[in-house]
Formats: sequence, structure tokens, C-alpha cells
Amino acid sequence: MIFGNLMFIHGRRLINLGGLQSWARAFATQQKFKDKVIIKVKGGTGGAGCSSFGREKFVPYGPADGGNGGDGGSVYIATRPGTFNNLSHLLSHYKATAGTNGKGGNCHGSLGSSSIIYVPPGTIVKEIQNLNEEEEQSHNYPVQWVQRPGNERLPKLALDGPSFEDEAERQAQELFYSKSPPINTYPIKYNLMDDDGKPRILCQGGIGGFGNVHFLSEKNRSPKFATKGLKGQSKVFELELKTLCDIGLVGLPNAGKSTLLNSLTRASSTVGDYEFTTLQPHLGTVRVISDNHIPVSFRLADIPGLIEGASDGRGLGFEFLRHIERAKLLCMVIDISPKARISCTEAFQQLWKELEEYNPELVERLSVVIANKADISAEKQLESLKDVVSKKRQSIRVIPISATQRQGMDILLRCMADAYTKMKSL
Ligand SMILES: Nc1nc2c(ncn2[C@@H]2O[C@H](COP(=O)(O)OP(=O)(O)OP(=O)(O)O)[C@@H](O)[C@H]2O)c(=O)[nH]1
Repeated sequence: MIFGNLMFIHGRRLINLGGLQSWARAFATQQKFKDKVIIKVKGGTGGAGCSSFGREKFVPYGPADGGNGGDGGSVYIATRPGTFNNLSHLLSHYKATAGTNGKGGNCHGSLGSSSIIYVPPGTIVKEIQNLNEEEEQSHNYPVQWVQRPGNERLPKLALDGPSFEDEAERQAQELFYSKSPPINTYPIKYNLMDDDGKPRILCQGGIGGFGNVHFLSEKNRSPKFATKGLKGQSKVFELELKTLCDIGLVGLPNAGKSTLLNSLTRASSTVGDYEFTTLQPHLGTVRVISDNHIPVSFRLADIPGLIEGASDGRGLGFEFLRHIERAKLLCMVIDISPKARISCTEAFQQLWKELEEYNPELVERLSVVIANKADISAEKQLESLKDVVSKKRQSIRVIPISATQRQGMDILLRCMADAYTKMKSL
């Protein structure tokens, strides 16, 4: 067995693990990308109210002074640009903490701490299930008592009047009703696209219980009961990353998309001399000073290679064509070297056809064609590519570059920044 150059003899066959191993490594790191997740979110439970009476020297039977329980914490969602590229960091469950119980001496419990879920800009949030919808819609807040009313000696109620327990229950319901937030009749739907970053509510925490002070009435001057807090809202959400990047690099496998992304940004997309090195999009942020001296920054993504028939599900299938739809602008990367598997004009026609067949709107987003590998003498190929592109649309620019030699990068960056600012101003 020779580990040095990653070969081993299995039976009588000599197997080269070079390509296989780096492919497996690329696959393992790229598995982390997630663009759709389902999360269960729960607001914190409210703390219980307290049933207590003031006791002081010479005042053995003081007034009711049980404090309220603190409200449970709520769960919010907000965007955090530049931190996350996809939704793989999200957990399946999120819960805010409960409020603490009230105490004697009119001490209210403290509020539960709220939590914020951070997602990348371009995320769509959809509520798919509300686990306590019935209670909310009917305002029928289930009242639970710290100590059941009715155990104390009470003045008699009118014979035909409500029982004492019913009266206390009604009073507690009213209290919860007056404090509860307005009902959301529609399921939550947020489009966190070009968001201001403000947190938006997902699940409200439960209201804290009421101390016995709230149940003082003419009939009952010393109520010995308080309510427990309500449960927080509990909902299930579907989160989907709708916009992945500002500019997406599309091209056939091996065109040099990952190499280009790595040389323009700090991304570390896997580069390999074999097809489908990239199985999931990789992102990087580009910062440029535009022609009119304005700093421009945009997110650039290396999208897995497109092959002929992709729009019919060939290659990596529709999954990754979805990523292309998530780019606001597209740049085609084409290998113009004479060594390329197919000629650059053929590659351009093929890519154009696949994009158009999948969604005709995609070719409208094409602003630049990047003629890569121009370090290998390819003047003839470049001219014929320019011809074909201008026949499709005059406004598309063809920029020759070499991603490995970092040639032509300045012009390309200015061109991208220009297209991006134009698109933003529309
Ligand atoms: N000579 C030359 N080779 C390049 C250039 N850019 C990329 N390459 C080589 O082309 C091969 C493929 O590069 P990648 O960046 O992995 O290509 P890709 O388009 O991301 O490939 P997929 O992941 O299969 O979609 C690598 O061996 C690179 O070193 C270039 O400008 N000049």
C-alpha cells in the first residue's frame, strides 16, 4: 500500500484515491449548505402570580400584596448580513426563557429573556402551524390557579348568581384578555429581503400570572389565590433562502468559477481539475470602488456547473438551478482555452439554452460573459465568442481574464460593480 501518492492495491487492482479523496472532502464540506429548514419556536411561559398578605409589627392581618409573575420571553427573527450565507447554522427548536414568579410585598417577577434567531438577508419566513391557535382565536385563555379559589370562608353569594369559582374564573379571563397582545389572524409571513435588520416577532411569550391583589373585591377582601402564567405561543415555521447572492457565476463544469470566486473574494471554494468539484454554492463578498469613486459591495456566488439537459433534470438536477434563480444578476464563465472539452461558442449557446428553457427571465439577468483561461493563447476563440454573444444581445460585455494569473480582474470588477449599481437603481 502506498499512502504517499494515495494509491492502494485492492485485490489485484490499483486504485488511485487522489481525485476520489478530494471529491469526498469537497462533498463533506459542501454538505453543510442548507437553503430550506423547518423550525419549531416557543415563547417562554409566564411566571406565576403570588398569593400573599402584608404582615408587619402590630399589623397581623395586612392587605393582599401578592405580585404578578413576569411575562415569558419572546422569540424574534432578524437578518445579519455578512455573517451567514445559508441556513445550516439553525437548530430545529428555539425557546425563550420563562418569566419568574411574583413575590409578597407587591414584588413582580422578572421578565423571561427573549431570543433572536439570525438569518442571512433574502430569507422568507412562513408560519406553517400554530400549536395554540384555538385558545388564541377564542380568547379562551386556560386559567390555572396557584391555589384554587373557593377554599376560603366567603360571604354568601346570591342564590341565583354565579358561583364564586365562576366569578373568579371570569375575572381572571378578563385580566388575561386585557393584557394579551392583539391576535394575528393571518399566519406570519416575512420577506427578509433588503431588510432594515429590525427583529420581527415569531412567538410571543406567555403573560405572567396575576397576584392575589387583582382579585380583591367587595365580596372578597382577602383573596387567597393567584393565577399561574400562560404558556408562550408555539409555532412551526418554514424558512427558505430566496436570494442567495447579488451576482451568480454560472458556467459549465471546469470553467474556472471556483478559482475566480477565490481570487476575487476571501472565499475558499474547492478547486479541482475534475467536473462537479462544486456541489453547493459558495459565497464571497466583493468590495470595489466604482468609476464614480463610490464604494460598492456585492455578494458573489459560485454556482455548481450547469450541463446540457440540466433544465430536464440532468447533472445535479433542478436543486441547483434553484440557486441560479436566487441570484439577482448572472455572469457566465466560459473556458476559452483550446483545451476546453467543447468550443467556447458552443458552451455559450448551450448555457444560454439551458437558462432560457428553465426560466426565460434568467437570460435577462445576464450582464457579463467572462472569457476565462485567456492565459492559454486563445485570441481566435475570444473573437468568435464576442461575435456569438453580440448576436444574442449587444449590451452583454465579454471580458477576457485569467483567474489563475489574476489578469483582467480590474476591468471585470468595474464591469460587475457597474451592472450591480445599474440593477439597484432600477
Ligand atoms: N490555465 C488556467 N487554468 C484555470 C484558470 N482558471 C481555472 N483554471 C483551472 O481549471 C480547473 C477547474 O477550475 P475550477 O475553479 O474548479 O472550475 P469550476 O468551474 O468551479 O468547476 P466545477 O466545480 O466542476 O463547476 C482547475 O484545474 C483550475 O486550476 C485560468 O484562468 N487559467
